[in-house]
Amino acid sequence: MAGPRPVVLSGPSGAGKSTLMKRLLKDYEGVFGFSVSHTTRKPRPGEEEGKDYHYTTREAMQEGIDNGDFIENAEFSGNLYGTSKSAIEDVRAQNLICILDVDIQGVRNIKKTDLDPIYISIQPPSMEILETRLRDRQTETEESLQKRLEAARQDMELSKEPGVFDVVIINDDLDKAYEELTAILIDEIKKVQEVKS
Ligand SMILES: Nc1ncnc2c1ncn2[C@@H]1O[C@H](COP(=O)(O)OP(=O)(O)OP(=O)(O)O)[C@@H](O)[C@H]1O
Ligand SMILES: Nc1nc2c(ncn2[C@@H]2O[C@H](COP(=O)(O)O)[C@@H](O)[C@H]2O)c(=O)[nH]1
Repeated sequence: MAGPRPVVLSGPSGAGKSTLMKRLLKDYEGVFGFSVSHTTRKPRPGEEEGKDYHYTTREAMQEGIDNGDFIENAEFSGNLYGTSKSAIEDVRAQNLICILDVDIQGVRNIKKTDLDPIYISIQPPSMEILETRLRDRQTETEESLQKRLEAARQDMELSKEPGVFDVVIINDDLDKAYEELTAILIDEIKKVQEVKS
């Protein structure tokens, strides 16, 4: 595929992927575009259809998966999530760096495609801090929180496997983590800025 290299952000739920990504999208407007995933989970307060996710039903999503509309999909914490081919095409048609926010299953499945992204794992400093962040976010029931913490334990182990990620960023201090992220992406950012100038 031609154009700038996409970026996959992964890591446990609550590690800070969306926080870092939103800052990137704001600071580098016209450089990055978010690949809007589909999900069967309900929208959280403040989330918008078509901006944060495409909210759908399990039946409709399964039909799309069966039709080959998705490059990857995964079951996470009792819901289906997936990246549609058109979500990526929409961003790439605008010559933007496509950012995907996916779980570890998504990483493994994207590796089987020809997308060739930069793989970045965002990790929390510890399980204790992750739990505090997830609880403070107030988006989960106790049941979904426990499921996310269990998935996080597995994610934190898998992210240590050599070769899975190009870079692992520990999101302790937010500003430092953001600096690390922009430093990794600066060459791709410059390429897009040069084309647009
Ligand atoms: N470095 C940080 N220090 C303290 N709090 C943080 C830091 N980074 C993110 N947070 C907070 O932690 C919470 C989880 O962050 P965020 O929602 O970005 O995680 P996420 O990885 O995108 O989670 P999910 O995968 O569930 O969408 C948010 O309330 C956010 O404000
Ligand atoms: N494999 C995929 N994982 C995805 C996708 N979109 C989001 N996610 C991951 O799901 C969890 C939970 O997200 P939340 O918004 O409910 O907190 C998180 O790890 C995301 O990275 C996707 O399209 N495919």
